[in-house]
This record gives sequence, structure tokens and C-alpha cells, in this order.
Amino acid sequence: MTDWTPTRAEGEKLLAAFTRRMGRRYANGRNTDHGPGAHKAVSVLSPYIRRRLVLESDAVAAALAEHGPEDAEKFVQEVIWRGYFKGWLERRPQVWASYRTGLEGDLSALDRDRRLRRDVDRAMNGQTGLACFDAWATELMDTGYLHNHARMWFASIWIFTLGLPWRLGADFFYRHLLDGDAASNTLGWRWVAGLHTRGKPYLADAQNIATFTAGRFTPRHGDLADVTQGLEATEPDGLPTVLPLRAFKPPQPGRPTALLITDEDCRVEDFDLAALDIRTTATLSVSHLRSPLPVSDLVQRFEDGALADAALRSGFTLTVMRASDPAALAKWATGAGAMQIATPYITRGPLHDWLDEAAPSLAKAGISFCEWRRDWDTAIWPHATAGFFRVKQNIPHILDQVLPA
Ligand SMILES: Cc1cc2nc3c(=O)[nH]c(=O)nc-3n(C[C@H](O)[C@H](O)[C@H](O)COP(=O)(O)OP(=O)(O)OC[C@H]3O[C@@H](n4cnc5c(N)ncnc54)[C@H](O)[C@@H]3O)c2cc1C
Repeated sequence: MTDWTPTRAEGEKLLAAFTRRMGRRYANGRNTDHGPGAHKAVSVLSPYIRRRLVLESDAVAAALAEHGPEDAEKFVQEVIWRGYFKGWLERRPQVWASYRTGLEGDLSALDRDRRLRRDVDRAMNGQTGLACFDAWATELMDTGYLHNHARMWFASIWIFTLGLPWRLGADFFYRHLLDGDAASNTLGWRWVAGLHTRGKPYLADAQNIATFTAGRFTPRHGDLADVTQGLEATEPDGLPTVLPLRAFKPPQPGRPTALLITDEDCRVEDFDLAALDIRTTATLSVSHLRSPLPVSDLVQRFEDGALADAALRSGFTLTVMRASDPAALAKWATGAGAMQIATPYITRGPLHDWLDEAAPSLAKAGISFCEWRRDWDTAIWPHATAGFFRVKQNIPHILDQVLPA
């Protein structure tokens, strides 16, 4: 597959190599999971797109230029799913907060319930006896990647066949996926569980698995649960209200600035850095915040590499920080005489939570926290209030806003 070199150059190389496959070939072949080392029908760009080592707009522009709007339609839509999920969680941050609280509850239940712990351990270690599921668990841990269809089957089997708490499965993914993303992962699991499109759970079907693994796995029908109902009864109040997008402050030109680079967006060079009076620059590693449990070494290494690459491209000498004591952020900025921290927009997720904890010490030190939001997000998020359909209908309009004519 790929050696996962976490750089912008490697991401762009992968993008260039996959561009000729973004048309009909992608639309027809993308659902087949050929297994580790053979994911040729999909781009495997997600660890790069997730950190904006590759931009969604560049991937979409490449697909359209090579194949035209009709043949590139499916690829474009898939890339836009990511923006949809991110926008959806920005508009319903309550869902992220309840995931985190619920996960804490599920983890304490694991401490109390030996049988549950045994079953969850078996599932995570690929020891359930269900060949396809065990192979996906192993692939995830060994490579940090799983094909989209495998993610759907795996989550469905975890929830409905094995009867395990969905948040523990989402946490397992989040700790191991190189592309682990608070929005796509949490909402992907909720979608399978029937909590996102309420009442429509995703059913892992034996014949579908055999067909779309090209016969690598042939589970029997009786191995998998018949799913008649999702988990919607566990959230009787339904989805929370859609909130307005949160307000944010853009960096002020000329003010003494501390530039912060995180794996939220590893291309700070795209922003107008020359307008800022940059006094200090730091990378902040945050992957360990993904879960109360240890996050995989592959994820940590990818993040370290991506941050080092971003730092090198920024051209600044910098401090390497790890998100631990939230008060350290204000100390770093004031220590350099900065009055504002500038960073690409931080979406809902563990880093955002950590920054909430850092906010009182920043306010006390008189430091404003400033963000740049990319046009891509600004164009998609206003439509991310309900199902994907609303975004899909607006794709031509979104593309007009973000792609040069
Ligand atoms: C339970 C579950 C959990 C998931 N967790 C994550 C996650 O943590 N991070 C993540 O980036 N994706 C997640 N996905 C979405 C999807 O599986 C991956 O984005 C995709 O498999 C990445 O592989 P690729 O780059 O080869 O995709 P390609 O098919 O080549 O697609 C191109 C790009 O489009 C985006 N994309 C494609 N499909 C989706 C989708 N369904 N949702 C959101 N974006 C999409 C990705 O950025 C991807 O790199 C999850 C899906 C499910 C069902």
C-alpha cells in the first residue's frame, strides 16, 4: 500500500498518481475492499486530507480537470462527505460532548464487567472467530487504515452481531486510524448505528461482504445478526438542535503573534503569514487526546512527522509542544511577547476541548485566540444542517465558490 510518509510532498505524489483513477474507475470499483497492500480502487489519501497535507479543493480540482463533472461526480461527493460531517458536528457540538461523556461511562462499565471486557478484548484483538471481522481488526492495528466498506461492516458487526457498546468501537477506531477524525469517525459510527439517519441502521450482509471483498471472505448468513432496528431508542430525545456556526476571531495584522501549528491543518503557509508580526512558532501534538486509552504508535508517529514537515515548510524556528497542561499555552505566548495566537480553525474534537480548558489562562494573560477558516469549510458548513442530500444538492454552488473558474 503506502509507506505512509507523513509529508505534503508524499501526499501530493499520491494525489498525482491516483488522479487518473478518480473517474468511472473509482465510481465502479470503490466499494470493493481488496485488503491490505491492495487498496488500489480508492485513494488512501485520508491521512493526508485529514491533516490538510493535501487539500480537499486540490483533490476535487484534480478529479474535475482529468475526468469532467460527470465522471468525477462520485469522487467529488466522497471528498465532500468529509466537509459535511465536519460541518454537521460544528452545528451540533452537543453530539461530540455526549460521545465523550458516554465513552467515559462505557469505559467504567468495562472496569466493572469482566465478561464485557473479555468480549471487547476479543473483538479488538481479532479473536472473535469471524474471519472477516478478525482480519479487519488486525489490518486496522497493523496499518492504521481500513477501507470504507470494511469500516461499515466492522462497525455493524461490532454493534449488532457482537452486541458491544458502539462508543467503545468508535474509540478503538479513533485510537488506531491514521485518518482518525472526531467528526467522520463519531458520525460514521452513529450512521451505522442508525443514530445519524435515525432509524436506518447499516446492515452487514454476508453476500455483500463476499461480493465486495472479491471472495476473500465468505461469512455464512447465520454468522451475522439480522438488523431490524438501530439504536435510536437509546436517544429518545432525538438529535439536538442545530446551532449557529461558532464565531471566531481572525488574526490581526501587525499584532505580536504566536503561530500555532497542529495536525488540524498542516499547511500554514497557505495563510497570509507575511502580514503578521510573528514572535514565536510552535507545533502542538495532540493525538494522545483522542482517547483516555493509549493511542497507537502509528498515529503518534504520523502526527509527529506531519508536524515536523509543516514546521520545515513554515520556515520558522520553533518550539515543539505537547498538549498537556492547558496553562502552558498562555505561558508560551506571553514568554515571546505575543498578544495573539494565530492558527487554522480548530474544529470540534479533543483539541477544541483542550483549548476550552486553556481559555481562562489565555484571557487572564490578555492573549486573543485567532483562527483562519478555509473557504472550503465556509462554503460547505452552512448546508450541513441535516442529511448529506442538502449538501449534495448544493455541490455545483459550493464548487463555484471554492474552485478558480
Ligand atoms: C465507521 C466509520 C468510521 C470512519 N472514520 C473516519 C475517520 O476517522 N476519518 C476519516 O477521514 N474518515 C472516516 N470514515 C470515512 C471513510 O471510511 C474514509 O474517509 C475513507 O475510507 C478513507 O479512505 P480513502 O482515502 O482511500 O478514501 P477515498 O474513497 O479515496 O475518498 C477520498 C477522500 O474522501 C473522503 N471520504 C471518503 N469517504 C468518506 C466518508 N464516508 N466520510 C468522510 N469522508 C470521506 C476522505 O477524505 C478520503 O480520503 C469512516 C467511515 C466509517 C463508516
